This record gives sequence, structure tokens and C-alpha cells, in this order.
Amino acid sequence: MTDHSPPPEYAQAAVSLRGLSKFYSGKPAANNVWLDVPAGSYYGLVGPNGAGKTTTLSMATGLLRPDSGTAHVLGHDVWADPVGAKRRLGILPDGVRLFERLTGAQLITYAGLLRGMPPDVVDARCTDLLRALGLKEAAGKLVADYSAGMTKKVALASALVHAPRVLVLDEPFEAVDPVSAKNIRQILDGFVGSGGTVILSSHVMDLVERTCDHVAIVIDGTIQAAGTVDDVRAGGTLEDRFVAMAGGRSDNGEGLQWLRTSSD
Ligand SMILES: Nc1ncnc2c1ncn2[C@@H]1O[C@H](COP(=O)(O)OP(=O)(O)OP(=O)(O)O)[C@@H](O)[C@H]1O
Repeated sequence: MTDHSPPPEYAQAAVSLRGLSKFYSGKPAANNVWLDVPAGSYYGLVGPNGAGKTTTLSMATGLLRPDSGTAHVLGHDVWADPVGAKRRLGILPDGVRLFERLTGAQLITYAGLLRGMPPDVVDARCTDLLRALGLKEAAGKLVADYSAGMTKKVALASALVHAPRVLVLDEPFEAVDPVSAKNIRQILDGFVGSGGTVILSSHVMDLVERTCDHVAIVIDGTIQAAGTVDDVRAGGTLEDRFVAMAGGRSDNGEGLQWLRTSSD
């Protein structure tokens, strides 16, 4: 029988990435990524467009098979023991593709039943989640008719219904209004407060700085800095550190003079 017990070196980490790489047409989208996300942390993953955040998170959660390297979730190898890893994971993937011909309530119910949960527990949690995320009125509406923010929220509810211990969220606040964002932050705060781990990617440095206790900066498919937010920002702001590392462009829109001169 295969032994799926966690190797001791991964026991303390919620997520451990070891040498994860993915190449497209010979170019690295993620290049030898090593990262330990401590259990109970609120971990931000930041980086410029195309840096490899989605690729890394997809490999870490079993959505994309790496060319090399391993990913463990609470000690369970995502590829060798997918059931063990995925039981503990809630995922909000990039560019969420959902069964849009279901209503919001049906989608959350489907996610719960797929996890093998008893129907009465699914029902109760579905009601709680719809209320907590402000979707109660839209429960009977087709997801196809949801706005982008509502879609994000129903996808988050579907990721939460089985009470995972690790949440991996790709751009959870994108397209979400400020009231809903605050609402989601409170839910995530409570989740981390009870010992859960949140990993989120975001382009909003201010949000990461205010919300997360740890952060990793990804540039060109590699982790350039990782640790507590205070360590990584090193006395400045996270945005300054990010821009310095990403090599901030200062061409001031040169080459777009035509945009500034009107012929009328
Ligand atoms: N399926 C694919 N086929 C080919 N190239 C890909 C594929 N997926 C990603 N890439 C490339 O890999 C690199 C990393 O992409 P990725 O989506 O991981 O970046 P990201 O940091 O999430 O970007 P963003 O912040 O814009 O969402 C990019 O250069 C992208 O073009």
C-alpha cells in the first residue's frame, strides 16, 4: 500500500513548493520556485503581469502539472496524493469558469455534494454562505446572469463550502465592490483567525500590505523575495520594494504623443 503520510519536513507548512517549474515553448512561466507558506498565515503573492503567479498557484493546487518539482499541501503531495491534498484545499482559480446554467444556490450545493458532504449539511452551509456573501437575493438566479463581482463571490462560496484548511485565491478582490471586498476580508480574517491559511495573488499592494502577514514577490517566474511583510518591505512600502525589484518603467508614456494632441 502506498504510504501517504506527510514527510516530516513538510509538517509545519500549509503549502511547500520545491523546485516547481513550467515551460511554454522553451520559456519559463515558473522557474524553480521554492516556497514555504506557514500554516495559519495570510500569504500574498504579488508580481507584474505575466510574472508567473497563476502558473505557480495552478501547479501548487493540482490544476496544472509541473514540468518538474513538487507541491505539498499540509504534507500531502498534490500529485501523488491528490485526494488528501484537495480535501484540505479550497481554490478560487483565475478566470473562473463555472457551470453557469446553475443558479448560485445550485452551484454551491453541487460543490458541496461533489466533496461527498451530507445533503443536509450542504443545505445549511449554502444558506449561511449566500447570506454571508450578500447573495441571498440572487440565490435563485442563473450564474450566467451574475455580474463579475457576484460570480467571484459565488465561486468563493463554492471554494469554502467543505471548510478547507488552506484557501488559494487568485485575485479574489478583482471586480468586487468595496462593501463586498470588506465583507470577504472579514470572512478571510475569521478563517485565518481560526487557524486556516490563505494564499492570495493580487496586484493591489496596499491591500496586500494591509491584509497579509507574509508576502512573496514573483518576477520572471522566480521568487525574488519572500517572508513577513515587514521583512520584505524592509522599512519602505511594499509598492516601493515591488517597483524597485520589477524595474519600474519611467518612459512616461513616450511614443504616445498622438494621444495628447487633439486636431480639433
Ligand atoms: N497556457 C499557456 N500557454 C503559453 N504560455 C502561457 C500559458 N499560460 C501562461 N503562459 C505564459 O506564462 C507566463 C506567466 O503567466 P501567468 O498567467 O502565470 O502570469 P501572472 O503572473 O498570473 O500574470 P497576471 O498578473 O497578468 O495575471 C506569461 O508569459 C504567459 O504568457
